[in-house]
Formats: sequence, structure tokens, C-alpha cells
Amino acid sequence: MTAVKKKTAAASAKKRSNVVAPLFASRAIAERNPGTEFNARWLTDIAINQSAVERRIATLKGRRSVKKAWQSAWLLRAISCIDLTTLSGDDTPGRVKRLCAKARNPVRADIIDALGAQSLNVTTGAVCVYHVMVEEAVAALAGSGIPVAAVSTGFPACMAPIETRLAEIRASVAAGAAEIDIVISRRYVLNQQWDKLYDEVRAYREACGDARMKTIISTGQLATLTNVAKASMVCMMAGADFIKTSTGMESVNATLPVSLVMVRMIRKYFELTGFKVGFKPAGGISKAKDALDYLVMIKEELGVGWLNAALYRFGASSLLGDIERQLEHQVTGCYSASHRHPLA
Ligand SMILES: O=C[C@H](O)COP(=O)(O)O
Repeated sequence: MTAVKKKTAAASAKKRSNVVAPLFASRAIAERNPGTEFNARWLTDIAINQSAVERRIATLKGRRSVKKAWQSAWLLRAISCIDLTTLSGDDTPGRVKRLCAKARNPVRADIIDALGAQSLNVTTGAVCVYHVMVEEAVAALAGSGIPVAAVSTGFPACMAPIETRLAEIRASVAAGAAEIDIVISRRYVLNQQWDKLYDEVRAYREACGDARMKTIISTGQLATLTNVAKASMVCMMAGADFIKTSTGMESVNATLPVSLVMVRMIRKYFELTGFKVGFKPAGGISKAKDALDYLVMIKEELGVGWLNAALYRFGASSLLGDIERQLEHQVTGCYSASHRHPLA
């Protein structure tokens, strides 16, 4: 490389670094939502107008324009919020170990250097696995500060007896999971049995103890956006630390419209109680540009205070690979083949 080229490369790395660093400056740790008593009155006036939701999403997508160095910064932020996930019947300890290595070093060192982002020590937000892989993941992530999340409670269908589901939570916590992604009984939502849903999620929360609880409501199976909104509110009353859209196994998983409904319920709950609950869209989010749409929505609806791993996650198995490709494009001007980013 010529001296002039070296100088230009160093100047653009510095410029990128100046943009990236402020987005990572404040990693607020949210005070944990303790939940409230079950309050049916908070549900009575909830009614969601689907066409208004769709109009709002259309305006959000039209406004998105995150370019150049800012795009790198937002994509690094997105990585720090990924729950890097493997939930497959053919998971092996070897696959989980490789995934954990990727979680520690999610972006190739030469790309990080070119972005001037070495000091950020970017890692993913968590690694998410089935219970039987928790011990393996905990060992592989030791010393990294990256939490292990376990899907639980008869994931994905939630059709096991309640005692079995509670025992699964306790077993994952004992094995070292710091986060538990629970599933709810969809029948309670479809039959409007809100008090039963509350009791179920409250029991899960007690079983979680100090582990953070993400409540998956499986939006694609709840029939209406009003049900999505009410289920979100009940889960927060019952002490959810996060509300999460989907298991990734439903025929319709995370979408922007259901996410908008859920984040507005998070805002409403914050206004009612003063507690911040996190949001995790999951399932089918595999492109960097989709990740940017979600981040823009969170910024506009909840504010930048929600844009960190304490309050926001992506549940995704393949998103990281596409983000790494986009970052490589930012620094080299070329796209690599996706098989060069096989793990995520
Ligand atoms: O919670 C995470 C999802 O199961 C991952 O879904 P995905 O494989 O479509 O990214």
C-alpha cells in the first residue's frame, strides 16, 4: 500500500471510529421489572387498529436512511444485540462450541481494524440454545461476559405439564443459563383467559430466580393484533424482563407490524409503572437491512435508551453472517460470498 493510501485508510478508520464510539458509550443496565398484580382494567381499553399499524410501518420504512459510517455503527450495535441462536434437532457440542467462538469474535479482525472499532470489544448479546446444550455453552463462553440463554418450558409448543416446564427452567438455571426464553400457553390467549396466562408466567418468573426471563408470545398463532397487545401487557404484569415475538418455529414469525404493537405496549407499561421491559423480535430476521428497520423503529418508538443489549435483542441464527458481509463491503467496497461467513 502506498503512503497516501495508508494515510487515507487510517483517516477513514478514524472517522468511522468517531461515529461508532458514541453509539456504544452508554450501556444502561435496566432496573429489573418486578411485575405488578394482575390488573384486568389495563386490558379493557386495548384495541388495535390494523390499518393504522400498517400505515405507521410504511412511514417508518420510507424514512430509513442510515448510510456509510453511521451504517457501520448501527450494524455493530445490531451485532451486540443478537442472541446468536442454534435450535436444531441435530445440534452437537461441537456446533455449540463453534457458535460460542463466533459470539466472542463476531466480526473478522481485519474488518474490525478497518472500522476503527477494536476498543469496543464487540460480542453478541447472548448465545441461545436448548437446555441440553447449556453446560457446553457456559463452558465455551467462560470469562467472556456473554450470557447463555436457554429456551424452555416445552419450547416451542408449551404443551408439557406445568411441573415439567417449571423443572426445565430450574434445571437450565442450575446449569448456568443467565437468561430463560419461555413459551406461553397460546390457548389462554385465544380463550381470553388472561388471569390464567398471568398465573402461568408469574410461576415461570419465580422459577427463573435471578435469571432474566424473556416471554415468547408466538404472535403468529394469536389470531389478532389486539390479542398480541393484551398478551404482551399480561406478560409484563407477570414480571417479564423481555417480551419476544416468536419461537422461530411458527409459520409466521417476527414482523414489523406485530413488533410495533408490542413496543407500544412496552411504552404503555413504562408509563403505567416506570419499569422498562426489553423487546426481542425473533424468527426470520436474516438480513442487515431488516435489522436496521427494527432498530429505527425502536429508536422512534422507545428512544435510544432502548437500543442496547439490556433492553433489545434480535433472536437470529443467520443474521450475523449478512451483517458481517455488509461491514466487509463498507470497508473493502466488495461483497464476499455468503459461504465465507458460514457459522452465523
Ligand atoms: O429465537 C430465535 C429463533 O429461533 C431464530 O430464528 P431464525 O433461525 O429464523 O433466525
